[in-house]
Amino acid sequence: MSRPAAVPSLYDWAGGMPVFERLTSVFYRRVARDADLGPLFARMDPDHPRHVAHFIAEVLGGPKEYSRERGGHRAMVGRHVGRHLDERLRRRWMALLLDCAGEADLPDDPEFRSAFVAYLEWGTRLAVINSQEGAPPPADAPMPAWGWGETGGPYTGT
Ligand code: HEM
Repeated sequence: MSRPAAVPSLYDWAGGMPVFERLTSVFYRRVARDADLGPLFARMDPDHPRHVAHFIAEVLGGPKEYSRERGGHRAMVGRHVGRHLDERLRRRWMALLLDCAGEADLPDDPEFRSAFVAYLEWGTRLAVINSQEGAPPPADAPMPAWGWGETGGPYTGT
């Protein structure tokens, strides 16, 4: 498989911050109308969609805005503490976010989507674990950094 000399970050390949902000804006509009997820987010800050966009963008190689403005990974983990998320809610969150990825025009090539889904699968499972009663307090862990993984780089058509 031939690859470009410099492999772009997932963030750059997706199209940068406007794409992630569009994704979470579409997503949380749908969440508000969703019978399962709606009640969980009923009191969310109006800036929540933008904060989540910044978090995901940073993980995928974008600017460190979430770390600068919101306190990084530890702060994000802290926002899930005590929420008692379960597998049913996680699956709904995943399914809805992936529906919205199409609507928000994220790249749909196999390489990008494979890496993107892998991150979401990992991140949502951590969110469930961290939200349980008695979960250890959030550690000062570094921000996750997600790359192309086994696919090694963007779609080249071969
Ligand atoms: C990759 C997966 C996920 C990411 C990247 C993520 C990201 C975030 C971030 C960044 C915040 C804090 C926003 C802020 O700083 O204001 C947050 C809060 C929250 N997340 Fe997640 N999350 C994920 C998965 C989930 C899942 C699966 C659920 C539920 C099914 C969930 C439910 C919530 C709730 C209820 C809050 C608090 C909202 C509020 O302030 O009212 N998250 N999430």
